[in-house]
Amino acid sequence: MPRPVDSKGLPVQLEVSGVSVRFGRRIVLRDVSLPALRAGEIMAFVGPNGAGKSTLLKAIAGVVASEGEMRLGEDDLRALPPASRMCRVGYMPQSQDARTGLSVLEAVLAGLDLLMPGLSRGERRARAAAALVRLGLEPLAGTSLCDLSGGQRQLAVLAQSLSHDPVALLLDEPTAALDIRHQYEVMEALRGIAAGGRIVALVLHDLALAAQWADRIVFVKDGGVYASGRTRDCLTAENIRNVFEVEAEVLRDGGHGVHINVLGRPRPA
Ligand SMILES: Nc1ncnc2c1ncn2[C@@H]1O[C@H](COP(=O)(O)OP(=O)(O)OP(=O)(O)O)[C@@H](O)[C@H]1O
Repeated sequence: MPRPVDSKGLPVQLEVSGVSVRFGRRIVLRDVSLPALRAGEIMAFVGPNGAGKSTLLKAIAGVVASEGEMRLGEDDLRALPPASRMCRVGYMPQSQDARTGLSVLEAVLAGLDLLMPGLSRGERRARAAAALVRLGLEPLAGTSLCDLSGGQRQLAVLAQSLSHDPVALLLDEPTAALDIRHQYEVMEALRGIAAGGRIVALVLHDLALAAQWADRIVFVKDGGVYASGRTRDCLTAENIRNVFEVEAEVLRDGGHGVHINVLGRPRPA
């Protein structure tokens, strides 16, 4: 996979600065700036329910209106026509609509038709097949989306999101419905995609998964960024307490394993 670089030969970065989102009169994201998301890295957004994580991904993907700056490499994302933006920034929403009668393969092909209309029939099929293989979905290629389990459907939508090989892949809780083997396989696939020079940003509720797989972590709280940094430095008991309002211990086993023990609500000072 060619590594996307800008005109100076530097790896492409996704830059988000001063982004705000309001729904009606309510401000849901306020002036959010992120550390640059670099090609090759996985960034995890964590935070309590309702903090604004999904809204942040939607703002970057262009699914909701926002203010602020968003650049991918040399492109101003706002200035891109919607189809180009969707092609460059892949987005997988938190909930998936399965009311279509399409099979898994047809759904992936339909996504490719929309985003890469210039592909030949052979290229489309090859890309779709590669996405299904990557996620172990070949046995379900002919199964209707309506007949899949929640986890299988999540994998099918993920296949759709990555089949067109976007420069940046934004995933909202991609492992939420998956068993531990599939969680591992999805995270391993995402690691491979990042290592191939793509940007991967995802919302995760499972802090241990974030600890194991994310290079960088962003704690989102009350519509803003509370803390961000290298996962090893930033995933601390103090940040967990201040963001989630629980006492926790973060136990590292010396390898990649991290255990988060939640001990209870913080004691009043
Ligand atoms: N379309 C909308 N209209 C009005 N308010 C919205 C809309 N979408 C989200 N919100 C509000 O914005 C806030 C942030 O929602 P968001 O879905 O981004 O949170 P989240 O951090 O992803 O939460 P969760 O972990 O529960 O998925 C919530 O208070 C939610 O009610």
